[in-house]
Amino acid sequence: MLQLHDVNKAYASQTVLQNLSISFEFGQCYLLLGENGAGKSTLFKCIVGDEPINGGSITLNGEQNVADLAALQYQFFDSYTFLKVHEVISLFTKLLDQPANVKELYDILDLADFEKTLIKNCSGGQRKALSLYLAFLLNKPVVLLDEPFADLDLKKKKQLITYLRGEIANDKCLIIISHEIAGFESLFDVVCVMKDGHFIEIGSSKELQKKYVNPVFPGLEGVYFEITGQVLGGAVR
Ligand SMILES: Nc1ncnc2c1ncn2[C@@H]1O[C@H](COP(=O)(O)OP(=O)(O)OP(=O)(O)O)[C@@H](O)[C@H]1O
Repeated sequence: MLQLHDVNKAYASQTVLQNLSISFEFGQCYLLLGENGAGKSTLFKCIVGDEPINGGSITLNGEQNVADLAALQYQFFDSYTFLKVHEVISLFTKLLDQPANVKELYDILDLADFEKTLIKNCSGGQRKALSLYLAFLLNKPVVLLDEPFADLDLKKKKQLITYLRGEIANDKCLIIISHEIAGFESLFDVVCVMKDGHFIEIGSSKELQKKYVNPVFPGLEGVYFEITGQVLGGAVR
């Protein structure tokens, strides 16, 4: 279990995460929702150790070495700009002790079609595909995906959902930030809603859809708007 207890994070004088506590289980997929600037990406960076926390604790099965056991797919991939896609993949594969067998994902994401392209010349969707591939190549039990569906074409989105379901069935813990949720609802076991650096609601998709009974929009989008109170008289505030 990945456990966050009273986590605090500030950038200079700006507090971004406030006394944030939550447990993430293996074999489950979590959807992290919240408005722009709520602190979602910062939370991911703290989990993988890219950003130090200012208080609280982050542990995996009671141990502190979470950064070694979690992989993060960044929202925007802009590293290794003067390498080609296949060179970045070779580099990662050589550096890893036990890279995962991710041939299926390679095919789903059509990486062969642009493997000779320099990263700097890759489209947004191609960069997203590469960053997703690398996140799973790392072979970690916890995988954090920051807007995995944005920029991908419809075929890749559909096939990626099937792939992610397989990873959850293999007992991975997936935590996904996505502003795109319509059509993906069945993937998410638990929904966590953040506001101003802390959780204002956490519950299973089913529980929340029973609890919030006056959605203005269908599915989890309606639940989200009801939780955040951003809908007034049927219109988004
Ligand atoms: N490296 C940084 N230095 C200073 N402030 C930062 C840094 N990274 C993020 N912030 C600030 O922290 C706050 C939370 O940012 P974060 O990227 O975590 O939000 P988010 O919920 O992921 O937003 P979005 O949905 O827009 O991606 C924002 O106000 C942002 O400006």
